[in-house]
Amino acid sequence: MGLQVIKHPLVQHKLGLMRKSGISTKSFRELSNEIATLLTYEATSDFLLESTTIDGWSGNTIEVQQLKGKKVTVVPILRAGIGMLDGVLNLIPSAKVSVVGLYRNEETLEPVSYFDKFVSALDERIALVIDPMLATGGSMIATLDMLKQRGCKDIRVLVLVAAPEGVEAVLAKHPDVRIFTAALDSNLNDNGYIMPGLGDAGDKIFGTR
Ligand SMILES: O=P(O)(O)OC[C@H]1O[C@H](OP(=O)(O)OP(=O)(O)O)[C@H](O)[C@@H]1O
Ligand SMILES: O=c1cc[nH]c(=O)[nH]1
Ligand SMILES: [Mg+2]
Repeated sequence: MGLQVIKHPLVQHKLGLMRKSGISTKSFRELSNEIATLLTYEATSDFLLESTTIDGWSGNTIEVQQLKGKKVTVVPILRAGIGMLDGVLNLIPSAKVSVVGLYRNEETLEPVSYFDKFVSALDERIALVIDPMLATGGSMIATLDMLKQRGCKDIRVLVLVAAPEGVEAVLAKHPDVRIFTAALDSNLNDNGYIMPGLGDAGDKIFGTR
């Protein structure tokens, strides 16, 4: 279904702040969650509504809208995806959370799986996969494979920064998935890092290294 770069001024401003050298762990975490909230707003804009009647404040019965049908699972890719989780749950507080543990082998750039725990009835849920960085796309493709093997049919990907190489790889393997990103950056460097990118997002969120 393709790529959507969210050009909203607040998103672009906050992402610009994240790119600054020497940013504190506190600021990086806060901005990561704030952008995640704004990406969630965009990625849920086609959620269906239905009418229902309630007793209004004046004693009259009134018609209001409520979300219809499918439930949501948020899927953070460990570790760095955790840095977006609160931001998504701010808008969808009742969402169930499925966790995928992957790290990228820094030599081969291949994803290595070390944990997963999925909620039930994935075939009935919309999945919002969150990870700040979409670089080669290997980690995201592995996650999408796992979700589809478990029956998930409506999957949306939320990332802060994507590389063209990663977007192309994900959409080649999973053309039905929608990717929402705050930025489509220039390229990957020789070490597989996104340029200009954010550096190592997991390290910045967890304060490691
Ligand atoms: O598109 P790819 O080439 O697969 O790279 C992107 C992955 O790399 C980073 O995770 P990392 O392996 O650094 O793990 P971490 O979150 O534990 O730091 C990032 O958070 C993505 O999951
Ligand atoms: O640029 C990149 C690529 C992979 N992982 C990161 O954290 N940053
Ligand atoms: Mg990392």
